[in-house]
Amino acid sequence: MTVSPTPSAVLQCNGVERRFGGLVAVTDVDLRIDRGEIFGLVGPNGSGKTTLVNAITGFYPPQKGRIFLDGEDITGMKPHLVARRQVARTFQNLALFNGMSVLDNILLGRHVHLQPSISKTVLYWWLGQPQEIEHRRVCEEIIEFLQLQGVRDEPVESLSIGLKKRVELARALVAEPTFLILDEPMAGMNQEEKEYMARFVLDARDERGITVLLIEHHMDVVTGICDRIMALNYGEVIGTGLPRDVVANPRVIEAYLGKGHQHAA
Ligand SMILES: Nc1ncnc2c1ncn2[C@@H]1O[C@H](COP(=O)(O)OP(=O)(O)OP(=O)(O)O)[C@@H](O)[C@H]1O
Repeated sequence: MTVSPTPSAVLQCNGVERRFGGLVAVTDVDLRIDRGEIFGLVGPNGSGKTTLVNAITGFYPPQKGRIFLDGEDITGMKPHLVARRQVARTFQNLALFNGMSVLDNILLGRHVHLQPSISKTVLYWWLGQPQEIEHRRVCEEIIEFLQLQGVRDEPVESLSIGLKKRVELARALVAEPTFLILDEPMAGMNQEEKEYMARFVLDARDERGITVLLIEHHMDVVTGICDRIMALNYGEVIGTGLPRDVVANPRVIEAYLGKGHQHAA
């Protein structure tokens, strides 16, 4: 059967499946995220959230189904080519470079905009310098946006977890994405840090027009800032819709929100 993308969708997945050997990590996932949405992806540990993101971003291409970005079929596309289509992501585990300053870590996020060439290197002052000035301008703008001015020159390893996660968000934002994927950006944070991060995610959408896919276990945040959410369990979709409807869905309550499920705070 031929599947075609919905025009308003930034991201669309049709029947996506990814297996690892005999393990079906995600199966039959249909997903549509519209422009300007903050879309939450929830589910117990091991339910397939990161695998779905890895399928979208090209790290683990799906074995079945199609993935469309802005109407273009990106199924199986290499990660660097997906990144060039203005998709940025943060990772579940912190991926910052210790020994480097906050500013230098953030500057690394500009790599998708680097256009290295021998002529630009040789003729740096004429050709390369304007590019570098632009990279620094964007970084300074994002540092101000995320209120990181006070720590911009600090070594990244000296920061609290809340600030480290904010540096990761900054590194993703300097790539100037139109679609941002955040994998547990609030993990390990205290209440105040969570509230700051939630505010920054809302501002990224409201002020910068970025569409967001948010994986998060903190259900207070998910229900507070997401327009719609999807719940996975054992790789299958068990509910999609408005947050209030999905959290009231008996399958979701049983799989994820009921007693004894450690992460559904
Ligand atoms: N590279 C891999 N090789 C083998 N199995 C994998 C791989 N990546 C994920 N899996 C398996 O796929 C299933 C889904 O894992 P995944 O990390 O996507 O879940 P998750 O919902 O993101 O979990 P968590 O909330 O703990 O991050 C798990 O059973 C996991 O062990």
